[in-house]
Amino acid sequence: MTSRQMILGMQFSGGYGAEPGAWRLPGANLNSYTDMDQFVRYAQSAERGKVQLLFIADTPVLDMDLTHHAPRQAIDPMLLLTVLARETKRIGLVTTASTTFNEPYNLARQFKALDVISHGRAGWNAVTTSDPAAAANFGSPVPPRAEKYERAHEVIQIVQGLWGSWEKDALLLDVENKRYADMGKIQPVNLQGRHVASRGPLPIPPSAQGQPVIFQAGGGSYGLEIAGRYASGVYANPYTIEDARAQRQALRDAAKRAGRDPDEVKMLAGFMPTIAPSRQAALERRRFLDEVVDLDQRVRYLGAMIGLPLGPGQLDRPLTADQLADAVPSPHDPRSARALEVAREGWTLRDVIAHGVIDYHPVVAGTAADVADHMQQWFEAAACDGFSIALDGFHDGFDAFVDQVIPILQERGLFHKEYEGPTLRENLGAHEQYGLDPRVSQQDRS
Ligand SMILES: Cc1cc2nc3c(=O)[nH]c(=O)nc-3n(C[C@H](O)[C@H](O)[C@H](O)COP(=O)(O)O)c2cc1C
Repeated sequence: MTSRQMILGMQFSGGYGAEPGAWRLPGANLNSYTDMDQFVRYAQSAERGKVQLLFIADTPVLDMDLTHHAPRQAIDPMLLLTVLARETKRIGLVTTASTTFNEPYNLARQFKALDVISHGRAGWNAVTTSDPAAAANFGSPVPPRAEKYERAHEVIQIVQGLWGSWEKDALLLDVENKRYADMGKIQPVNLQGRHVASRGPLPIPPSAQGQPVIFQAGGGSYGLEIAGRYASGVYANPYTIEDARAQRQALRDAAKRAGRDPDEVKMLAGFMPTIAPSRQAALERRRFLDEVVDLDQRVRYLGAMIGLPLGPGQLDRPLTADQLADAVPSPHDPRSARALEVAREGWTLRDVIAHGVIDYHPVVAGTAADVADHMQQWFEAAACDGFSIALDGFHDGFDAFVDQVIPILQERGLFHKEYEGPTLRENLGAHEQYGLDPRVSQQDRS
């Protein structure tokens, strides 16, 4: 039994699953994109498994061709999480919102409202937004990176300032003395930055966890600094254990530089499991999902990954002995070594691709035990503090993960058997914070 246990977050996307072809899976509810009952069922399944949080990635743009693929984004993450807040009791509710294309007052108000509505289970993944098509929806280009991140610091600090604009005991509810609140404890914040400003206070009292938890995702050295200073959880996208360990160390160092304890920041590694009764069945499921994928383009990309000029004509054949002798993993794509390893096992190129070697997170297509083994290996190698799970298809994936994978992790002592408490902070092991972290604001004044 290990004492350190993993944090699990389940990703919610457009409603069908992480794979663009998930909407076609036999048994899937074709209306999942807009059917709130369906989302509630998935959230309740994850909560049955004691999963710490649900996470909705988001970019405010329709950035895909819907001819064959279902939408990647939720119709509106805040509204969806508000629905889920009413139908769940313990699971954390985290979504992305842009620091570039939102005003801090709106962010502070909406997330704190969600935090109060959910009794202390809200989290904000603060991202700067890098997609020009998303920027176009707000009538402006993506600002230069340095400016974008300067604004991000200001926005997060103002949001946290506003969250703290009611002291913890400001709400009196004293009927006898006719005092609803203590206005001496509800104060403006008067924060003025170069890009944004807010007077405050917010019209919202503290939640059961005080205020929402900050998350962060990606973004090189600028992103690391945001994570190190403000985040309790970080979404990362490593492909190998070595890569993950390096990312986690960089994150821990960034937290230390900000004057924080590195254990306060939990790195969740993205992971895409396909769970089936056998490896063969898992591969068949992924071949079906790949029917809506542009495989010609993927074969060419696979070729670039392993240094061979591959074309669609070879889709249903494995690499020849000569090709295998010439193949070299590309140093530019961290997925390449795994792609070549799978190709060396003699699979056809269609099946190499079905193993998920070109997906945006590491993929394990196999049994529940295969999935648990991968998670155990990464976790015990200190490659992450937990996982952000992107299930290929939700309609059967949530129950498969909860009923088959989680019991194995629990049996191995790797995952908790009960929620630590009613709030997201308690379940993440996130430190108490109300308003700005004094360690961070202290730094700003120096
Ligand atoms: C695991 C992971 C999850 C991400 N989730 C989102 C998201 O939900 N929305 C978004 O706009 N960007 C998301 N990003 C993108 C990053 O926030 C960041 O914008 C990107 O890494 C580019 O960095 P830049 O903003 O410095 O150009 C994510 C990145 C990673 C690695």
